[in-house]
Amino acid sequence: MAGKRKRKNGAERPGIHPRNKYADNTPDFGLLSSLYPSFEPYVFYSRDGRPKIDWTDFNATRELTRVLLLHDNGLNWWIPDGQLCPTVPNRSNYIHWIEDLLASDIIPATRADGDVTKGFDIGTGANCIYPLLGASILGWKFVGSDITDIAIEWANRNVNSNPHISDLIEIRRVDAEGTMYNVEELHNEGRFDSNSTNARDDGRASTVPEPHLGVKKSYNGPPILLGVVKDGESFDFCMCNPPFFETMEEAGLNPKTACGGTPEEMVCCGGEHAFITRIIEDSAKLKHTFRWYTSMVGRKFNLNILVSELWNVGATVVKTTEFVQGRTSRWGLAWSFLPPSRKIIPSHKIEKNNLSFMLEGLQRQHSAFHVLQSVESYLANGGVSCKLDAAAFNVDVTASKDQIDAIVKTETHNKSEAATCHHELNVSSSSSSSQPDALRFRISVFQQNPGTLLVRGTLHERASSIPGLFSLIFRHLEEVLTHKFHPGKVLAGVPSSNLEK
Ligand SMILES: C[S@@+](CC[C@H](N)C(=O)[O-])C[C@H]1O[C@@H](n2cnc3c(N)ncnc32)[C@H](O)[C@@H]1O
Repeated sequence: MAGKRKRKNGAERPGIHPRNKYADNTPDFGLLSSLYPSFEPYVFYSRDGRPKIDWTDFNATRELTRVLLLHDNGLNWWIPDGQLCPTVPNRSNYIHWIEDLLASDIIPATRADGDVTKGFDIGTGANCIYPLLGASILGWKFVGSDITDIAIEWANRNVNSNPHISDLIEIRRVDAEGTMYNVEELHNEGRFDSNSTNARDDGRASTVPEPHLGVKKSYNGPPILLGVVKDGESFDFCMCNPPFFETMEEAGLNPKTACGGTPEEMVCCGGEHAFITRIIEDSAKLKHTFRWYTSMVGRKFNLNILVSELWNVGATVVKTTEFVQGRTSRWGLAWSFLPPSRKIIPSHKIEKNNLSFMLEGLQRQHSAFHVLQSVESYLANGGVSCKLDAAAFNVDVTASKDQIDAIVKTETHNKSEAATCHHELNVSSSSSSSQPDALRFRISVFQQNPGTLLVRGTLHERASSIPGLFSLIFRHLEEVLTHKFHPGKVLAGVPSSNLEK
């Protein structure tokens, strides 16, 4: 598990956190089965004599988590059938990343010296994994919130089964009904972009059709931080493993593991983007109540959008990291509203001028030229000015901030809407080339070998008022082209309608 692994493009993949207990020693299933008879039935031996478990068996993964928490952390733990079962090494990485953030002097400590570090775990779940790990490994205090009866009941059970740390952890039920109206009122005082959330008469969020953009889904669930954090409270950090998905079908896409997970745990309206956007909105209200706000993000596409949202609401520092978990990657997003102790050059200000990705597994009928045409039609449908040079295999692009925002935010366009947008946005596109603050870049496509293309973006002129915009649109393009040309690889929910002609 330790060490760095290579990606296909040769870059190193981040490995397990060096302070993670499992960085140098992966769990020894043979040893654990000899020590814990309840684990033994789940362990079998492969031909080369290595002990294994069946990762698609929920009972096996739950028993592994139970024995690891007991053996390595002295924790008593259990969850009922079907609840989300955490993997200890993966969850520990997030804890150690927060430890790094707190130890760095980027944002100075706000609470008095000697105060025990205090965190807020949004959606602690029945498994209560982050408070249990944070309290047992690092002695941190926690408030763990949740909305479901089963999560509250089992999180409390898990805390009370560990009297040595139970004083450090408070499980807090989110009052879904009582606070909703006030929270929505706060959000509609005019502080936030009313494109994303409007209050109806009953105070609940509604989805608001945006001009030219179709319908953008916003979070309409119970309060998350605002209305849950009490007056006068302050925290060193918050953390969150959000409901990543919009539907259970999306959530069940990985048949290789059986980690359980009920709809309440896995799904929310608008998926992780909407959920984390609400955390961002709450944080912009609560500001210095937390030294660091953090969340896990499941899709890189969302990470890029969320980073932009954070700069828009005035975060002073934004940091990201990648957690590699077996074959999947997750990302960590952290931000603050406190003044940094030293001058930070935000990563968007040192934006790279060259970005690239590989498009693999292309079918024979799809040539580099088809990909180039798709790039052109995708951007042109968003009203952006494009010039395709078929001989040189590139497209020169000039775009305004509004046009790129519109492309990135578009979620659902049916064909007739797309046609209307095309027309309307093309009207504005004619002015984009004369706009002084425009983004100019070139997309080139190179054949690497049969079925594999390299797509490269080269930034020619950066729009001064639009930090991070080039990488945002380029990553979006990556997702859209992957969706079209290598659909097996796509993550659900990626907008593709602009390509469907
Ligand atoms: C993906 S699970 C994470 C559980 C656990 N923290 C983990 O990492 O395994 C998301 C959790 O968020 C909870 N949740 C959903 N909306 C919430 C809200 N508004 N406030 C607090 N918890 C919420 C769900 O009930 C669920 O337990």
